[in-house]
Amino acid sequence: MADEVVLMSFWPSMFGNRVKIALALKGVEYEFKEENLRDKSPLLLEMNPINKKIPVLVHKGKPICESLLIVEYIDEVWNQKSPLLPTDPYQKSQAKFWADYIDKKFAATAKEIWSTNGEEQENAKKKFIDILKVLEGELGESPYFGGDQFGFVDVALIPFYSWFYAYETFGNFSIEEDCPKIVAWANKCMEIESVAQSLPDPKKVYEFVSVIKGWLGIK
Ligand SMILES: N[C@@H](CCC(=O)N[C@@H](CSO)C(=O)NCC(=O)O)C(=O)O
Repeated sequence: MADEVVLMSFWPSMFGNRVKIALALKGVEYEFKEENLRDKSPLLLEMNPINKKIPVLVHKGKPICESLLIVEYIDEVWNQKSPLLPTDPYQKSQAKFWADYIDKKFAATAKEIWSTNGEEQENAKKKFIDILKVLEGELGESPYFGGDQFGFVDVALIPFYSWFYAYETFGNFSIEEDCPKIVAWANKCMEIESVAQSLPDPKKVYEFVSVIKGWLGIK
C-alpha cells in the first residue's frame, strides 16, 4: 500500500518504544518488524546504513531514523490528533532541549547502573538520581512535562520507566525513595492506554537484562 507504515524495532528498546507510543497516540496502523540486533536484517542495514540501529520508521518506502526525529516526523505527518510538540517556537525549542538532555545525560547513565558493579555502579546511581532530580525540577507542579497534556518530553522519558525495576534490582536501590515525583509522573503516564500498551513488562525487561549481562560476562 502506498502509505504503508513499518516500524523496525526491538521490544525492550526505550528508543523504539518512543515511536510505538507516538504511533499509538496518533492511531496510526503499522507493521512491526522485530529486529535481532545480534544478526541485523538486510532491510535494517539498507534502511539505516549510517547508524545501523533501531528504531527505523519506513513510510511510503522512505526510512526515518533516530527516535526523537521519528516522533517529530509522526507528529507533523499525522497532525490531526494528540499534538506532541508545541506550536510556539520557543516552547518547541525547550521541549527539544529536554528530550536531548534525556538522550545525552540520562540514557548513558541509566545503562551504567546495570552494566557496572562496585564504586562505578554507586557513582552511576548517584548521577542517575541527580539527573532525575533535575527532571523533577523541570516537571515542577505540572502533571506532564508537556504541561496539562502528555507531550514530546513525556514520550522521550516514559519508555525508561519499564527499565526502572531492572535498574533498582541490579542497583539495589529505590528510585521512588529519592524521586517520588518522577515515579508519580510515570504512574500517571501509564494510565494513558497508548502508553501502557506500548511498553514491555518491567519483569520481562529485567530478565532480558540478566541475559545481556550473561552475554557480556557482567556479574
Ligand atoms: N539515538 C538512537 C539510539 C538507538 C539505539 O541505541 N538503538 C539500539 C537498540 S536500543 O538500545 C541499537 O539499535 N543498537 C544496535 C547497535 O548498536 O548495533 C535513537 O534514539 O534512535
